[in-house]
Amino acid sequence: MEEAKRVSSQPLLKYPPENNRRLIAIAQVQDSMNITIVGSGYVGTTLAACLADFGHEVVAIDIDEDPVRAINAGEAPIHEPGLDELVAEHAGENLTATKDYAAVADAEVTFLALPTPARDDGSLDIAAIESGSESVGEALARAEQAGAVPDGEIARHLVVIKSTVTPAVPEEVVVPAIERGLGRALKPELSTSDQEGNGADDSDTPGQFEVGMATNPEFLREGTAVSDLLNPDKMVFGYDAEWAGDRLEGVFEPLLTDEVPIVRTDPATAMMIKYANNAFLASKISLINELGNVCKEYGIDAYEVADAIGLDDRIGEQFLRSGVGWGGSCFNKDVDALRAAARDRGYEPALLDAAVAVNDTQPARLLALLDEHVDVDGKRVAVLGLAFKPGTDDTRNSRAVPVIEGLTERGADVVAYDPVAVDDIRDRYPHLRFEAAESARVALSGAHAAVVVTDWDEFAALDSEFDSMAEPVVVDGRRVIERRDGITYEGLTW
Ligand SMILES: NC(=O)C1=CN([C@@H]2O[C@H](COP(=O)(O)OP(=O)(O)OC[C@H]3O[C@@H](n4cnc5c(N)ncnc54)[C@H](O)[C@@H]3O)[C@@H](O)[C@H]2O)C=CC1
Ligand SMILES: O=C(O)[C@H]1O[C@H](OP(=O)(O)OP(=O)(O)OC[C@H]2O[C@@H](n3ccc(=O)[nH]c3=O)[C@H](O)[C@@H]2O)[C@H](O)[C@@H](O)[C@@H]1O
Repeated sequence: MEEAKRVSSQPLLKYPPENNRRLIAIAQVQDSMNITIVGSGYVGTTLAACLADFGHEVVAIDIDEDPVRAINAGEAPIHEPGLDELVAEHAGENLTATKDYAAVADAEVTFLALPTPARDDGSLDIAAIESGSESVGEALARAEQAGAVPDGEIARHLVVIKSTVTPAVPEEVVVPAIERGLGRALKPELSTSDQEGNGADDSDTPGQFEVGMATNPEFLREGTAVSDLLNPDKMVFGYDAEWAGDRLEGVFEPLLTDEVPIVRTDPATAMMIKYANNAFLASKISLINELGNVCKEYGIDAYEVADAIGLDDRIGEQFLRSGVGWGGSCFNKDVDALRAAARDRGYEPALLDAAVAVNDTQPARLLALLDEHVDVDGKRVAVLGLAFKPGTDDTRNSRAVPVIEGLTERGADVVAYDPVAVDDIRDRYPHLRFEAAESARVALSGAHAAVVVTDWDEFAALDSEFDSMAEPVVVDGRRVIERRDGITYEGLTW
């Protein structure tokens, strides 16, 4: 019994151990390709740097000058462990950036890593993916007219959708947009053979591009983007033409070891796999949050319960950390897009609706717990953490947003501390009223309460800092602070 108790009282691993995961390519490609990557955000820059590390010649394209300038200066435009090093190593060599889509014509493969945000009704905003696809088609058409493809030949160009798009988008949006740019169908009339560069039936006919479309969803997480990309659980390739599948395998050759399963499927199914993946993970968190809420009502520690159910292989130990809920750029928008896509076809996604409802409720539950201990009206309250999760400066949909809003509604003077995310939250959510503190110690000093929103490791080390609080009430939304004498501690689900 004693032994069992010790095991189950250990906190769950926050995330899988990263220290044995590689941050550089272990192998180089045999045949280097010219690759363009449209969109230099989290996914595009990580992909660009990793593909350059595989030995490909990579050009990153973005409409925004800032990431282009950063990459060309050898700096990562976003904060991701290991990314600065990779960009610094390859920039100016086999990794360059530009605002000019003309680079597409020199490439064998173009990845679209463009944003796919949610519209107000939750459905997918396809504006960037549509205009990016059209720009790719236009660039290929211009190059064709300038004689980029030798007379009588067909040059194959593969457009790969890396962005997360609902299943109908590849065929119903991307293909027509590329065709609009090209001014014709993806496959030219001339193409009579399956052999690239060999499809000519008339050597006087101007050469043309044959454009293929594939999907290759990305499963990386922010904060561990490089290591996730280089250590995938699976690769999903969605394509129709065999040559497209072969080319995708050529791009990712160093990753395709015996340990990495490859799912080869059609473009729509590949994207459904991506949505199902995110919907499952988000719902798993909501389920453990709901179970945690019930645990709390009975004075039971939800983490002890989670540790135990995680021992069942069918459940698995990951994504069972209950608390203030999920944030980030993708779970919200992807679950919303899937709900909207389901409704679009007449299906009511009751379970996905419930997952979102539980997630929306957790910040209010945290504040209700706080209300039980202190009336914060006119009092200083410390918010520890602004990023949607540790290891990133991204505050998109961070649970800090509803928490700060709720505190402000209660009349509290909010003092927030985050090691990296203050600028991001100020830019994205200018309506939030809070004073930024330079350290957790400063935020806690004189505070009548503290709430924990992000599980930064440094918060676990806080100790004497709590002594300077006016009233040492701590409501922990992430199970990161240890209970200790001298503070009134409330865990959200424990
Ligand atoms: N962020 C993440 O962790 C993950 C994101 N995804 C998906 O990948 C896609 C990209 O996401 P992020 O990299 O997070 O986006 P992001 O917002 O970080 O970056 C997108 C980039 O595209 C650029 N852009 C916008 N319109 C453009 C255009 N017409 N031409 C060229 N560049 C243009 C923007 O300036 C920006 O630099 C989304 O569909 C997302 O759902 C998938 C897996 C993980
Ligand atoms: O499509 C995407 O963009 C990505 O979305 C998530 O990645 P990400 O949002 O970067 O971060 P996660 O580590 O999944 O965390 C998401 C949120 O869930 C919360 N979370 C996570 C795990 C957990 O047990 N409990 C919990 O509340 C985190 O605090 C965070 O707010 C997925 O994990 C990736 O596989 C996917 O590629």
